[in-house]
Amino acid sequence: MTGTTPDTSGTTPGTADAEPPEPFGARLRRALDDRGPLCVGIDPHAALLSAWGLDDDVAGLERFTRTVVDALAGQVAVLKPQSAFFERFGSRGIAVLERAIADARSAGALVLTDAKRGDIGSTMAAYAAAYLDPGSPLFSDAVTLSPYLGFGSLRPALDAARSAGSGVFVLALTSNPEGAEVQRATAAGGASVARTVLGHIARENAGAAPLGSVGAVVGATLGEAGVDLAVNGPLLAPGLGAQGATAEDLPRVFGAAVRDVVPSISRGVLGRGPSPAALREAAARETGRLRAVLG
Ligand SMILES: O=c1ccn([C@@H]2O[C@H](COP(=O)(O)O)[C@@H](O)[C@H]2O)c(=O)[nH]1
Repeated sequence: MTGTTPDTSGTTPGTADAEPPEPFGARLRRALDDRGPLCVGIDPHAALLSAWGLDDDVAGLERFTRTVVDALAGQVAVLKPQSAFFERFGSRGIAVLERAIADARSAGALVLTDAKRGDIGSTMAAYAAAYLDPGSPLFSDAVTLSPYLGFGSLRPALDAARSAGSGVFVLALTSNPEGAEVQRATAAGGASVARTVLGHIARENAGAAPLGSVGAVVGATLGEAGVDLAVNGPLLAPGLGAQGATAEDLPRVFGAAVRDVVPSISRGVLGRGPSPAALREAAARETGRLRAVLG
C-alpha cells in the first residue's frame, strides 16, 4: 500500500477540433423529426436466423445484418445493434458489427450500439475509446451504459461523448420485470436508484437545446414510470412488440416527457423479414402507429 487514493478515474479520449461537432441530441432531434420516432433493434437471435432460412453462423449473421441495414438505414431514425448477438461469434462477429455500424451511418441512420457498458472509471475510459472515439472501428452515434458502479464512474464516457458529438443512454428503469428490485430500491440519500440516476442525467443535460445528449433507458412496459422523466434528454423505450408494450402505452408511461421518447422494437420488426420490402413495410407501419400517438 502506498497510501495514495486508487486511480479509478481513467483518462478521457478526445479530439482537438477547433469546430466542435454537432451534439448528438441535436442530430437525434432532427432525425426524429425527419424520419419519425422509431428505433429498430438489430438482434440476430438464433431463432430469427433460422426463421429467415439462415444458418446460425457468421455467414448467416452477416447476411441477416446486411439485409436489415440495407432495408432500413435509409428509412428509420435510429438503428440499435445489440452487441451480444455479434459478440457470441467472437472476432468475426465483431467485424460484422463494425461493418453494420459504418454502413448504417453512411446510409443516414443514427447508430445506437446497445452494449450496456459500465465499470470503474479507468476501465470505463477504455470502453469510451471503443465506442465513442471517432477513430475506433466501433465508433457509434451513441452507446448504452450501465450506471450500477455509480453514475460518476461513467465520467470518461460522458466526456468522450461530449467531445465526439456522440450520445449515451444510461439504464434507469429497464423493461424487464427483474429490474425493479435494483432500480426501485432506495439509494443513499433516500430517493430510489432510478430517480437518482435520472437526476444525474438531468444535470448533465442542463441548458442543452433542442435536446441533451445524455439519454435514459426507460422501458415501455412499465405501466407507469412513477418518477419524474423530465431529463431534457432522449428516453429510449424498449419493450414494444415482443415484450408486450404497445404505442398506446407510451403516454401513460412517459407523461409530458413522451415528446422525447425514442421507442425501440427489435423482434417485432425483424420477424417480418427476410424480405427487405416487408421489413420496410413493418417499420413504416410501426412509425405510423407511433406518430398517431406521439404526434
Ligand atoms: O431495458 C431494456 C434495455 C434494453 N433492451 C434491449 O432492447 C432489445 C429489445 O428487443 P425486443 O426484441 O424488441 O424485445 C434487446 O436488444 C434488449 O437487450 C431491452 O429490451 N430492455
